[in-house]
Amino acid sequence: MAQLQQMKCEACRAGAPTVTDEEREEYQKQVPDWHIVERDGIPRLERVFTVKDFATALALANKVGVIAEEEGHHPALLTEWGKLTVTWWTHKIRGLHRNDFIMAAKTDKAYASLK
Ligand SMILES: C[C@H](O)[C@H](O)[C@H]1CNC2=NC(N)=NC(=O)C2=N1
Repeated sequence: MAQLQQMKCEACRAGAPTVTDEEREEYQKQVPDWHIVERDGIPRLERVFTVKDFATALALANKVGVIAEEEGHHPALLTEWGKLTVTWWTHKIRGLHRNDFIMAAKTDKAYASLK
């Protein structure tokens, strides 16, 4: 299995297939700190990052924002004192696509690069 962190998101189109259970299981091995939550009937990949204060949470949010713009794939971000909650899903297909797992892996890399 190729490393999700190195992959690029593909342009997502309406009607693209959501990940199968087998694919999800395979991808989740590479992003074990993320869990799947369902809200408004849409499954989402989510992780709460603990950081030392609000400024650091904001710095991480901005790092994730840069990657999102580079990849053309965007998260929901909740920035709080000492915490950043990142949630990935694909709006166009109201579900999970490989892109979401790629971005989760890239988010982990951004967190690891925080000073
Ligand atoms: C036009 C623009 O590229 C699309 O709307 C992109 C923007 N970012 C996106 N981000 C996510 N998470 N899902 C999408 O379907 C999506 N679509």
